[in-house]
Amino acid sequence: MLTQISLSAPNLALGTAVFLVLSVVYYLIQYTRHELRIRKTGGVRAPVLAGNPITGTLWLLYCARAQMKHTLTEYFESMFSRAKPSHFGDIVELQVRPGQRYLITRDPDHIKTILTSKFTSFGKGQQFHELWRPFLGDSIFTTDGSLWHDSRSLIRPMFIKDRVSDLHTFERWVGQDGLLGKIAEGGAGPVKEVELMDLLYRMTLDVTTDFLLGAAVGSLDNPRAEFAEAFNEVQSIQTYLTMLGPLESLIPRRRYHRGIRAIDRFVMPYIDAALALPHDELEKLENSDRGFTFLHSIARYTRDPRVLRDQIVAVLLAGRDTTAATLSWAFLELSRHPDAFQRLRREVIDAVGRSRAPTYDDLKGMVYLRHVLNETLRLYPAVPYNLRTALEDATLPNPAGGPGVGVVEGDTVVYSTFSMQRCPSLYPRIDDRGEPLPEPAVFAPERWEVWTPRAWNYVPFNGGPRICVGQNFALTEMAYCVVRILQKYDRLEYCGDWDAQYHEAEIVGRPGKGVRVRLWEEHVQIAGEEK
Ligand code: HEM
Repeated sequence: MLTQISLSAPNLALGTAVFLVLSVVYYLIQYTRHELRIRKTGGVRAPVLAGNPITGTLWLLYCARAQMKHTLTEYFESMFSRAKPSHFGDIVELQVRPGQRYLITRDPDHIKTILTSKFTSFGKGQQFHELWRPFLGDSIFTTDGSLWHDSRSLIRPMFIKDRVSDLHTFERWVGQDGLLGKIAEGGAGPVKEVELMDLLYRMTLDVTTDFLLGAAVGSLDNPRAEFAEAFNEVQSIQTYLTMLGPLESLIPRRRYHRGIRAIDRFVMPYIDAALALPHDELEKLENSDRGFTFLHSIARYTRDPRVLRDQIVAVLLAGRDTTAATLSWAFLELSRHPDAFQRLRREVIDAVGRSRAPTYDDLKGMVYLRHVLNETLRLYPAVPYNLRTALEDATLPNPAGGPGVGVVEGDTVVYSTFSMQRCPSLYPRIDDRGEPLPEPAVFAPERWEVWTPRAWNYVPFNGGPRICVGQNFALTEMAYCVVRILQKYDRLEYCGDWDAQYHEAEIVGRPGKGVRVRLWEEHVQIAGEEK
């Protein structure tokens, strides 16, 4: 009898109608409460591109599609152009439902606000922490407040100048037995053809694992190493999980968890070995010239294998792809700009000749090299899109004056340094001498001789308390690699199809079509100097 009543058509229709009405009422109440809360911040809404679950979800799906079709850059730009004219700077809003709102910005004042002046109001947030926990646990990368602060204190000592200026690890993996050796295998004669991006990713994996654990994966020799493959796969899946936000549960997790197990299989034996060392042995290692690793450094302060594992994998994630991708873009652009390549090479040869390993001071003294790396990071900041969660109600400033954009606890602020650093409105037309400056979209290291970006218009390493802890390590590693390659090769040519090339944005943005190049070994023999 009961079954008959519940399944009869009129009852079903009535039940559905009641459910829909209640849902709409519930939604309207939530919406109004959220709206009131925004007003209470003293701020207003940014231009709204989507304001309900249907359009909001559609925008998120478009975003996932753009990611798959490698058109995320265009998608991102289109959001700002649709919202114009706006008084709030470059910011738009997508609201899926109250309590699930995305503010998307490329405005320097907003980025500065979330990273510095209102640092404690914005953080990675609980949702990000949970989403990333299987991969990076409670590490520096995923936490806020005291957990983050403790991680930062644990990690920072390994990045002081004295440690970074020891270039032996770089030479081991960049020199003749490493990257240079692999490039040399790219042909029998003086012209070598190689997929440089692939080699750079393998080299930075070896450098970073060596620095962290004292033992490299050996990825230059064995590109198919289980760890390397697992690490790449887990990162890729994690990007989709992050981008899809509320729809992340749609993504299957089997390969993700399998990859994490493979990562642990590689890392844990080193951690167990470090933990087996008595404390005084660790102290002795610290004072010796060699053999003291990042793992030893943090094992002096914690004996918890899980904490060690999480910090190691987080620094590996932060340090490996970022440098490889930046170097890939640098070589791609240098192949497109032979004049810049030749000028850089002259600087390298004048400073260190054709064979001597550069010192830390040599690298820091090469001004044009610094400009090339700055220019690469301006056009291709390694972390092109980033996000913060509002940990409490706040406002983002309005560049035109007047009320700012109200942000409510739980809102996500997505910011793009990639988009900001290319934004024409942030560039003067003329340089400090009154001469025209190159267009912002053009790779021109020379601009750095006559132009200094305004504060917060150029932040590839972020800024504020969470500024990249490995910045100096990264700049030294990249400079070392560029110098070593240019000492040996005097011409560089891209072999790929320029028109097919694109910016592939996962967590880190890299050239989507790789960087297949030809490199010409120099012929000349300079008296008194080895080639
Ligand atoms: C071109 C190279 C690099 C770039 C452009 C870069 C950029 C960044 C950015 C933008 C962040 C902020 C992420 C966030 O808070 O959401 C960051 C954080 C971080 N980076 Fe780098 N990075 C680079 C290389 C490195 C290297 C080589 C290491 C270490 C070996 C490293 C270690 C870290 C760590 C540990 C953090 C987390 C800092 C914190 O949350 O307090 N990075 N990096």
